[in-house]
Parts: sequence; C-alpha cells; structure tokens
Amino acid sequence: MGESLLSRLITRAAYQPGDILISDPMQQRREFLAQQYGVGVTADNSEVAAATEVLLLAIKPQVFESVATALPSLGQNGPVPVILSILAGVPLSKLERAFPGVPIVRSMPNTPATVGAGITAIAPGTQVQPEHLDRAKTVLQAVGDVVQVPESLMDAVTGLSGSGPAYVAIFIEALTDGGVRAGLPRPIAAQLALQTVLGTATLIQETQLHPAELKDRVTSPGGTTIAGVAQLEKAGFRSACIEAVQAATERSRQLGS
Ligand SMILES: NC(=O)C1=CN([C@@H]2O[C@H](COP(=O)(O)OP(=O)(O)OC[C@H]3O[C@@H](n4cnc5c(N)ncnc54)[C@H](O)[C@@H]3O)[C@@H](O)[C@H]2O)C=CC1
Ligand SMILES: O=C(O)[C@@H]1CCC=N1
Repeated sequence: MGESLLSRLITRAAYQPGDILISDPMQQRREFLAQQYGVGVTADNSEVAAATEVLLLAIKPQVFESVATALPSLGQNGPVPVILSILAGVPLSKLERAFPGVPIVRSMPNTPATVGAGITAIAPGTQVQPEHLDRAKTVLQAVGDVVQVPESLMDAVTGLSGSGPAYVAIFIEALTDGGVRAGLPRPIAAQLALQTVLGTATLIQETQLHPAELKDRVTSPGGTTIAGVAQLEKAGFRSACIEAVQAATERSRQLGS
C-alpha cells in the first residue's frame, strides 16, 4: 500500500523523489524502490524519524509495537512531522501512546490510489491542528477522494473500502468465469466483465442513480436479468457481501487490540 501511495504521489509531483526517504528492512525492496522511483532508501527506521513534514507509517499492524518502540523521539532537531498512519485497526489511542505530543492522523486508503482513483477515510488525533490535517489531506488527495469520519467508524471503513478492492476483483474474476462457462473465449469474457463493472460504477457515479433504480431499469419483465438476479439471491450474494464487510471490520478491530 505504501508503494501505491508513493507511485501516485510522484506521478502527480506532489513530492519530488529526492524529498522522500523510505525505510524497509528488505534489501531487495530498497533496491527496487530506489531504482523504480529515485527515492532515498535506508534500512534504519530511526533515519525516518528526521522527517520534517509527513511520516507515513505503512508497516503491518503486527509489527507496530516493535517498530514504534525502536524509533527515537520525533522532531528532536527540527519541526515535528505529522504522522500519517495507514495501519488497519491500530487506534489513535495506541498511536498517541507510542508518539506522545505528536500530531497523528489515522487513515485508511485503498489500492485504487495507485491510479488516482482511491478513497481514503481519515480521523485526526488529539494533537492535530488544521494545518496538520491540511498536510495529511494534501498527500491523500493526490491519490483520490478523502472523507473524514469519527474514529469509531475506521474499522468499518477498513472492512468496506480498505478491503473492498479484493471483493470487487473476485466479482470481476467470477463474472469472467461465468462468461467462459457460457461459452465465451476468456479474453473476451474478461473484457466484458471488467467494462461492465467499470461502466456501471461510472454510470451510478455520474447520474447519482440509486443502485436499486439502475437494477430495476436493467431488469425486463420475464427477461434474462431477473433470471440471473434470482440466482444471485438464491446463492445469498447480498448476504455474502454484507458478511464480508462485517468479518473484515471485526478483523480490523482484532488487529488493533
Ligand atoms: N494492502 C492494502 O490494500 C492496504 C493496506 N493497508 C495497511 O497498510 C499496511 C501495509 O500493508 P501492505 O502494504 O498490504 O503490506 P506489505 O507487506 O506489502 O508492506 C509492508 C512493508 O513493510 C516493510 N516492513 C516490514 N517490517 C518492517 C520494519 N520493521 N520496519 C520498516 N518496514 C518494515 C515490508 O518489508 C514491506 O515492504 C498495513 O498496516 C495495512 O493494514 C491499508 C489500506 C489498504
Ligand atoms: O488486508 C489487510 O489487512 C489490509 C487492510 C485493508 C486492506 N488490506
């Protein structure tokens, strides 16, 4: 996810590669990132503690405690940076205990950020002033839309839009398989499935139609669509989507505890 944000930030010239320093313990990753994006790299997390504007935390929640404990105090020799955390589940209370007095913005982006079509929810911590929030938004708006939510809703956001690209990808893959089963060559089925999802999302976005209204317009009496819809309902498609978001939300809560 860190690389998704990085690639778009550089493409949009929100930051110059020379102004970015990335710390990663894997040599292969460091070499790849330096070569691909021209950014500075280090294996020493404490070097990123010298960040002056934004310190993006993009590690796994499971290693947060050990990484945070090993970092020196932030802003020792200059301005205190805003910490922008994208960690699933890790609450502001835990982040603020690890970095006392530091402005922290908890956020949940998603992978369409890579192509500037992401959506990120943010929740500011207790030390965050309007200028800190602006700084965080500048980073995140370079990769898509930004919405602010109460922190209590961040796990639900993680279950929906954070994890959602995987659900949609499975749907596209499954539609493609359906086309293949119905006799279409796979490349054609894949193109039809992808453009159907993309086109429907764009149609709903541009017309502001309620999804149910669009469904009704496609569904001719006694026609093909209602036959397909009936099968989706029989297989519990809606329930599967609702339960998927719920399970991911609960997992997000677990990761932070
Ligand atoms: N993958 C996604 O779609 C999204 C992920 N996130 C969050 O982003 C974070 C990263 O997730 P992914 O990108 O999926 O994982 P990832 O495994 O692809 O990336 C984690 C990176 O952290 C590095 N790393 C491991 N230990 C480290 C340490 N001690 N110090 C510094 N770097 C270290 C790894 O080498 C790797 O490059 C997680 O907290 C996740 O909850 C948030 C939104 C969406
Ligand atoms: O699967 C995960 O834990 C991360 C958080 C949201 C999307 N991917």
